[in-house]
Amino acid sequence: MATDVLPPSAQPDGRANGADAEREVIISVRDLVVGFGDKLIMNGLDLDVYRGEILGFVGASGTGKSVLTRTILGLVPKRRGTIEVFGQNVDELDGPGRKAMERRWGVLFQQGALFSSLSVRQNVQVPMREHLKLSDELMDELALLKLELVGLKPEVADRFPSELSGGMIKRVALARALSLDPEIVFLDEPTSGLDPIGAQDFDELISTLQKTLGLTVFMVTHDLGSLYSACDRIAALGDGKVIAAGPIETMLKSDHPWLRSYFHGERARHMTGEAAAGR
Ligand SMILES: Nc1ncnc2c1ncn2[C@@H]1O[C@H](COP(=O)(O)OP(=O)(O)OP(=O)(O)O)[C@@H](O)[C@H]1O
Repeated sequence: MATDVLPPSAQPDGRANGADAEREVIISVRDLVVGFGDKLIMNGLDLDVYRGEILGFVGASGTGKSVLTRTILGLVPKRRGTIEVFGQNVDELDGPGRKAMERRWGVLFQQGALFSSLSVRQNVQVPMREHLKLSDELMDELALLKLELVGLKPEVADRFPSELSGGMIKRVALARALSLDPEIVFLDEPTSGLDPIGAQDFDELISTLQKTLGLTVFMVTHDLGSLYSACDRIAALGDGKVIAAGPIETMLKSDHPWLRSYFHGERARHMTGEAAAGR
């Protein structure tokens, strides 16, 4: 990794430095070690996520992007290290503290992960039922508002996931992630399975929501289009660590072999052609 190509504000291992040190860090991960059996997935990983940014998280398949997301969310145990979210060490939270934190983030898991036996309205209301005590009428109104926010018409509310297109499933899953007006949303490959137009529309929706709601977005993605068009910053995972972090220009200048082939390979050249043509 050629650190000399990084601007002063970019730190190869993902920690705040230079100009970025002035920004509010909303997620701070330090010296994280996560493993399954004798296989280490994270090995001393550091990462900062700033309030209000869209951070794209990339890395070869199987490097641990989903595992990192799930570890931050407290769904995978860590062996070592600290994770602070909103300035609070997640290990030091008691039950109510943990619940309060969960209300401040929303999650869109890979494949959308809607409950197939629940209608769209009921899916969007799942976090409300878990965290809030509201009347059914109010929850119905809120569900329609969330659907409108992600560009879906009210009549979609009574459909079931099997009656939706892939793009609509992603939008419903996003509406559910936004159900409790979170400050951060975690999106795990939100555009996978969408055609390029659908993916572009989704990226635009994320960018609009980030601007209008002041959201912070942590987005695991393989989609070069999303990295170019939606992300403010990118962090790349490799060998259990963040191998580079910074804006797209930093990634493009990196000498790291994986980053070179990812950002300058055949698919990337095709992509840059598409970007020049609108995506
Ligand atoms: N619960 C688990 N038990 C054992 N191994 C696991 C578990 N969860 C994930 N892994 C392993 O951890 C590694 C990282 O998986 P992860 O899903 O985070 O990769 P990823 O970078 O998100 O991949 P992709 O881009 O293909 O989605 C993989 O080798 C996976 O098999």
